[in-house]
Amino acid sequence: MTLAIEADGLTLRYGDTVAVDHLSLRLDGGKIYGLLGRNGSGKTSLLAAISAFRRATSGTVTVGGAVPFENAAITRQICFVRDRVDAQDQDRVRCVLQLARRLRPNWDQGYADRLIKRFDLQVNKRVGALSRGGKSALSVVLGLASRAPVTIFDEAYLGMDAPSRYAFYEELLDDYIANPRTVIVSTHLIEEVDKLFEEVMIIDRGRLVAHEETDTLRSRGVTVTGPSAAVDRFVAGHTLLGEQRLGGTKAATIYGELSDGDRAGARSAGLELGPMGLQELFVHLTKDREPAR
Ligand SMILES: Nc1ncnc2c1ncn2[C@@H]1O[C@H](COP(=O)(O)OP(=O)(O)OP(=O)(O)O)[C@@H](O)[C@H]1O
Repeated sequence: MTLAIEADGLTLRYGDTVAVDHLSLRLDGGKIYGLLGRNGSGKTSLLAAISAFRRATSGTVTVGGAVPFENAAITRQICFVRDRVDAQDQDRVRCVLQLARRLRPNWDQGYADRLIKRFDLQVNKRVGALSRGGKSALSVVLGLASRAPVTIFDEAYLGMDAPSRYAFYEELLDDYIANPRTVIVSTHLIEEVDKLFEEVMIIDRGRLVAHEETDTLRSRGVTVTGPSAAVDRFVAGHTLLGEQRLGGTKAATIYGELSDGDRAGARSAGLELGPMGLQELFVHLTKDREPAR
């Protein structure tokens, strides 16, 4: 089942703080979406509205054409996990998993058991006694094994160490291919996960500043590599997003598409052109402010 997600003028306020600001978007579903944003940009608030954890202050959000808030038929289809587990500290991990098994119509116990082993999840511990990585592992098992038509990982795996995070990316991709569904992953570890995303949304101060297919976003800029002096000559007059130097070689990232003439000029100057990293674009689109606290 593919459920489209639509927000129209969605606004979420906490007192005077506007966390999501008249945001409109449409996700057709059946893809892995990346949601990128700096700290405090409104990622969790947006995802909480989609998952019916929070009611919109104004505007609307729908999942499969229906408003999810207080709508059990829809919320059953949505699994929202974050790096802290929505359970009491004194609950045993195995009880949290048993509850998910009862509540989640698509729960796959065999898959859950395999994930428990792979992530070394200690099911007899109480949730409050798990390490940060252990809490993330529990979230990841809940998110993956639920096989919910809409599965949302809100920085759920950030407490894990690098090998466990890569294991999670592998599991997510393999299971998504075997059981297609809508997955949204919010993160700021962009370079680790950008290959997973078919579409990327970038949110800044509660507003959507980009939403495109990942390859289209990447084509908005170019990385130019070659001898430093030739790179400097080539990038002069372009919007420079960043540069790295190694000995006499330099790689510079510029924003904006290149003309055929520019490309031919680069080739004859012995320069290599490659796609831009999402990280650089993200920094460029969201840099003009102090970080939120
Ligand atoms: N329960 C709350 N009460 C008051 N303000 C809140 C609450 N939750 C979030 N905010 C504020 O809303 C804004 C958006 O926060 P949100 O958690 O949605 O952003 P985020 O992008 O998920 O941030 P982070 O990456 O740091 O988790 C921030 O200014 C935050 O301080």
